[in-house]
Amino acid sequence: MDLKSMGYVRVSSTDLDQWRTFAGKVLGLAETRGPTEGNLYYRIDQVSARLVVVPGEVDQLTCVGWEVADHKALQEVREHLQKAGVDFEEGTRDEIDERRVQELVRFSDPFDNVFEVFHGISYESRPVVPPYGAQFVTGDQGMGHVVLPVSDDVEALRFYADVLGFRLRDSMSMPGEFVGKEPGSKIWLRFLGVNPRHHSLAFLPMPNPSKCVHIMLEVTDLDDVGRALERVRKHGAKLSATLGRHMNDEMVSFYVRSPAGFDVEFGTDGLRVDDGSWVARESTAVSYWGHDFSGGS
Ligand SMILES: Cc1ccc(O)c(O)c1CC[C@@H]1C(=O)CC[C@]2(C)C(=O)CC[C@@H]12
Ligand SMILES: [Fe+2]
Repeated sequence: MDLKSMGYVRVSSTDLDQWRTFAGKVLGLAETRGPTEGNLYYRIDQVSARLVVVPGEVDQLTCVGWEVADHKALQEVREHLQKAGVDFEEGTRDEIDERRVQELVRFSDPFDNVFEVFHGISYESRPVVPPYGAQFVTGDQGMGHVVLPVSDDVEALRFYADVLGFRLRDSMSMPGEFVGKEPGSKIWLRFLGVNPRHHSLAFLPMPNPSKCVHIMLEVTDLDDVGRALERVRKHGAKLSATLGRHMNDEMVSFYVRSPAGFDVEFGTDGLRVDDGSWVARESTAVSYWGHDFSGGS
């Protein structure tokens, strides 16, 4: 199964106005028009929409879309899922039109996180014009990364690596007490990739009602991270972690709480890795410096 990159994120929201302020004014994404009246669509590059917010009864991540090269690659995904005993469904005509892709299949991981695999997403001819002029790092590295909540780190690694073909790039342990397990036990965070981005998918063995720990968006310039940080303050958004540099992917980023309840990590200077030479490792710290998640306490 040959996933190329993280393609899009869809979110359900009880308060679209909050999302409009957050995505447009705080994150500085470019609002655009899309097929469905009432949804919010955001661009960060040539792709027609990377983030879509849909009015709903709940505030949570709905699904993440993963791109494959073409029809043949998607056919291989279907065959692979079938052999692995993973139930999947075909995207309906309406779903395909709404996402502006050629074809898609949908399935859930063992923890009810929803994956869509698609090919043929539409590109806009008009250049993207983000409101504060940031340039986002996408291309072969995809939209960014997502960290999903799971309840079993062993089963999660098996599913993402052995079934979906994500490659393990880094592991980090945390004390089990963190998630209410017995003292002395360990839980594992795993960071996995499918392209030169150090990780496109990571997981945290802790349930989360928003069905997402965070999504990460990367910009080309540190100044754009600094400017976004000022907009976080200006709009009174909650800073979940201060500016810092991660040990594993060397990204300089901060974390801000989205209206869905999960965080958005906003960073720059992430590591590009090469599968020919990269060796998986265990990182012994979250960050070289910064990233205070404690809320200043
Ligand atoms: C450790 C790490 C490396 C690279 C990343 O892009 C990244 O997001 C992280 C942090 C992962 C993780 C998190 O997102 C939720 C809160 C966590 C569990 C912490 O309290 C420390 C590590 C954090
Ligand atoms: Fe992250």
